[in-house]
Amino acid sequence: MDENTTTELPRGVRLEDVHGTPAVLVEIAACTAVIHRDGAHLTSWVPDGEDDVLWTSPDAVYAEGEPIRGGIPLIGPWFGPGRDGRSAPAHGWLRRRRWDLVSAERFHGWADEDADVVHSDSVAITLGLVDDDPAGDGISAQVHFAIAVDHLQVRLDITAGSAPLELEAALHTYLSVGDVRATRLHGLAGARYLDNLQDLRELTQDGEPQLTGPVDRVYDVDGPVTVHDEVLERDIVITPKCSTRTVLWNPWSDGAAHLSDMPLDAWQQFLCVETAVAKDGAVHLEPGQTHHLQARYEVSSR
Ligand SMILES: O=P(O)(O)OC[C@H]1O[C@H](O)[C@H](O)[C@@H](O)[C@@H]1O
Repeated sequence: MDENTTTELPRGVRLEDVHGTPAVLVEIAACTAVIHRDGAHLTSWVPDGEDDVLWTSPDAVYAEGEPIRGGIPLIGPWFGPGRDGRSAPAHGWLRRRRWDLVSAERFHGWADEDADVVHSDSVAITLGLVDDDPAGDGISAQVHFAIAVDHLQVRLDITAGSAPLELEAALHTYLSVGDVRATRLHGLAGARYLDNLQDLRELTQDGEPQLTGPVDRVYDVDGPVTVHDEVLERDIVITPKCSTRTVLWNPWSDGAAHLSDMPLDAWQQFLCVETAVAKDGAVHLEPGQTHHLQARYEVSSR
């Protein structure tokens, strides 16, 4: 299914150009969302009654082949410069491809009165990438988004082609925060991490990390992480599945000054908490084998 599709999309889902490039728009009472086909890149998820949970740069570049600054960049099949330290482009090619829309489904909410649970309306969207591996090894990928008012779930499936693969991948999520300096974290205390600002020096996290300067760390953490936002007065819980690492990144003022696709002060408005298989947490895939990297995001206002 692509932009020329004649297949009917469910009500609340439509294809439209956003910033001049093709996107899938979700507009249901429960939430709105925007997924660009370039990079299969979710740039916005606004649950009803909330501010956008994702931060996307007002200076982001939208063009085929260009990564978008913000939202959820899909990183792979390598992370940063890769395990060999010289793979290019940085963070792999998944985010530089135009993905095809594979399916879009709408699920209507229902109340499970016995269990006293209300399931809200949701949309499930899948995009795929085939025959796009520049190395010719036939690596393919699919991403599944489940989008609702109370959660967003993203699952990136990467399948090795004809050769074995040491896979690195990440959901490089830019969470929107009121002020990163007034943000507290929970879930990283005591973990071993590699500090990318100190040549990947191995360190142990003493207490929870304090956000007082640039951070670029690969934590040996595969469990839930909570971001407490003292300005927007809300908490975002990220629950990973089939990950091995959690990457924490914010360039702060000096780092942001080198990034042409974000305003100078914009580093204050986001925190990247990335669900990953990266560095010494890469996973080995035999030809044809698939890895499912997943994160669930839940937001609650206080
Ligand atoms: O600017 P990008 O290529 O999107 O990368 C942004 C950042 O991504 C990750 O978090 C890496 O750990 C950082 O080293 C990198 O600077």
